[in-house]
Amino acid sequence: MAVKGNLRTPIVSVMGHVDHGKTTLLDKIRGSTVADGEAGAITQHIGATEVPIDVIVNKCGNPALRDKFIVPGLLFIDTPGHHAFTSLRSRGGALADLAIVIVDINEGFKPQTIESLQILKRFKTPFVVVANKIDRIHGWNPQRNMPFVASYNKQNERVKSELDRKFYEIVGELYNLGFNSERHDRINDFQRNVGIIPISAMTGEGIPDVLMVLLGLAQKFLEANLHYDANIPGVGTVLEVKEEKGLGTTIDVILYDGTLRKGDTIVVGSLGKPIQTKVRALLKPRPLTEIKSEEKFEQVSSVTAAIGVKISAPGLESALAGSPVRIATPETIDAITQEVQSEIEDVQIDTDSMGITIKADTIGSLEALVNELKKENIPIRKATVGDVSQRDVVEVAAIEDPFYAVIVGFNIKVLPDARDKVQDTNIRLFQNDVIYRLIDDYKDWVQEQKELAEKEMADTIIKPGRFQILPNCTFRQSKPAVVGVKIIGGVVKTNLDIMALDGTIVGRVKGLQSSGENISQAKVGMEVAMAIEGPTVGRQIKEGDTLFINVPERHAKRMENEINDSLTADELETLDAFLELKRRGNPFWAK
Ligand SMILES: Nc1nc2c(ncn2[C@@H]2O[C@H](COP(=O)(O)OP(=O)(O)OP(=O)(O)O)[C@@H](O)[C@H]2O)c(=O)[nH]1
Repeated sequence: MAVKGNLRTPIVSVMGHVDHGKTTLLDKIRGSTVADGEAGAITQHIGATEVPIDVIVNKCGNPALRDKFIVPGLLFIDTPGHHAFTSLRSRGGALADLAIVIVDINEGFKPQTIESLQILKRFKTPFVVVANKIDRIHGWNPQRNMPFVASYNKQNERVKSELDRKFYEIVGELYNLGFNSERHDRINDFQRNVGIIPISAMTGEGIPDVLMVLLGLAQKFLEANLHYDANIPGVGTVLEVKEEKGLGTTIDVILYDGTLRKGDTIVVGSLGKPIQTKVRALLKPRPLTEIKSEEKFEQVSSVTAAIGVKISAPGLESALAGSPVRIATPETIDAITQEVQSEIEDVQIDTDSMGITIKADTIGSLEALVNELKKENIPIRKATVGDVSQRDVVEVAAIEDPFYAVIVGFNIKVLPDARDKVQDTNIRLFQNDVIYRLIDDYKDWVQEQKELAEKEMADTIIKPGRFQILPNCTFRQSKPAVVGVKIIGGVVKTNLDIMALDGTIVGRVKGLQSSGENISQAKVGMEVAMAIEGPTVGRQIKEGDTLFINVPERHAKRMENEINDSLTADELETLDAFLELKRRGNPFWAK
């Protein structure tokens, strides 16, 4: 049982970019003591590893520290990644009390690391940064499992200064992200500074420091959160829903408060109504020493926080990873079921009447996605947990606005029948397992579509044009009238209506010719022959008249308000003159 006094073991999560060493670090923490001949000291839980305080102080080579600490040890969640961090929640917050953000010292921060830092900031979770793979620094002289400073002091000056250089790049990057940071052994105030610990997850250098700093953080910042009560009914979070041979569907749970017993009635969050069931068995991994045993698990009659445990119970098929597990009595079951339901619904209901549709694999990741989209002011119509189904596709296909006929899916699959259906629609589907990438992809696409639409619009919009009928250039009186004109503003194209200064429509441009060649448009300054359908020269139009192209109201409005950037100074001036004429009769024209 992970208890000392009444403080439970702090729960630690490991986050960082792919390949920067999360798994290696966890393996090292799990395995190193086994290699050190301390097998059995570390307890393997379901989905978590517990490192007791004694092991930590021994590793740090300073048993005198033992009495300084009142937390019983550290419980590392075995599933690494920020996705796990956000998915695993306890009563609306993150399940993990502490976090390690791992970064490859040779590569620096990647977007995924930055995302982890932002998530930690939002949840106000104390964390350390570990700068991993120091053994890759050229000329490094490895010192197995040694605390960092001792190992650093054994390196030559060139190696030391290379490490310092890389290290301060990380300090700089953290500074740009709004964090003051420093090497862990130089920090007095962990409240103001983020500690960075250079380590090698491979050789174990710096690992004692990681454990020590985490203990320090837990003790300093979490004491109030770590009080627990063994006598209250257990409260936990589903890590994973798993099929086990001979047991059916089981749930792996981290219990973070109270006690859970075999036979207890539990309420578990699900995709539909919360599940109410009775614990058939509580299972722990069988110790390695009993490897001969056929059974993978060993049964226990009760467990107390903080601990990872597998629960076998009927009806767990629809249980949802990341959702709460609560113990209920006949008196409390209705209220608790209601609470579990609303905890899940809270995430699902905060949506807009129009917007995109989002899907994610767990409640926590859905909530993280909702938060990030809100920050970008992207409206969400519907947010639900689960794979993209045919029903989702049918619903989204009915949305007319192309920018919202969109499904954004985080860490989910598109079910085969849904995929077939998507192909028959205009739905845009975005899928990724990194939130920032999903959002960037969507934003890039929206931008692209907007630019395309603007370009299309600029190509089809009727632009302003002003011209004058030249004296002594009437080639034909009517049907159509053919006259020489000079374009004095904007552009004139064929098949557009012509307006006189008094606002009447006098005819339509039928054709344009320059040096005997047909042309489709004439720009400011050009003198061309124009065929005009409708009027007779000398009656509706006369030599010397100034005339305008009649711009439709909708086009005039867009040019004035939306795309005026794309008009030339001459076009703008012509538009103003045209609007002035139009607004003489109607001041609100094109407003
Ligand atoms: N030299 C050296 N290699 C390391 C160290 N830590 C991890 N590696 C190597 O880096 C690679 C990635 O390490 P992992 O632990 O799998 O990284 P991860 O972050 O868990 O990666 P994902 O599980 O893919 O997210 C592996 O080949 C490790 O052996 C280290 O301290 N030194």
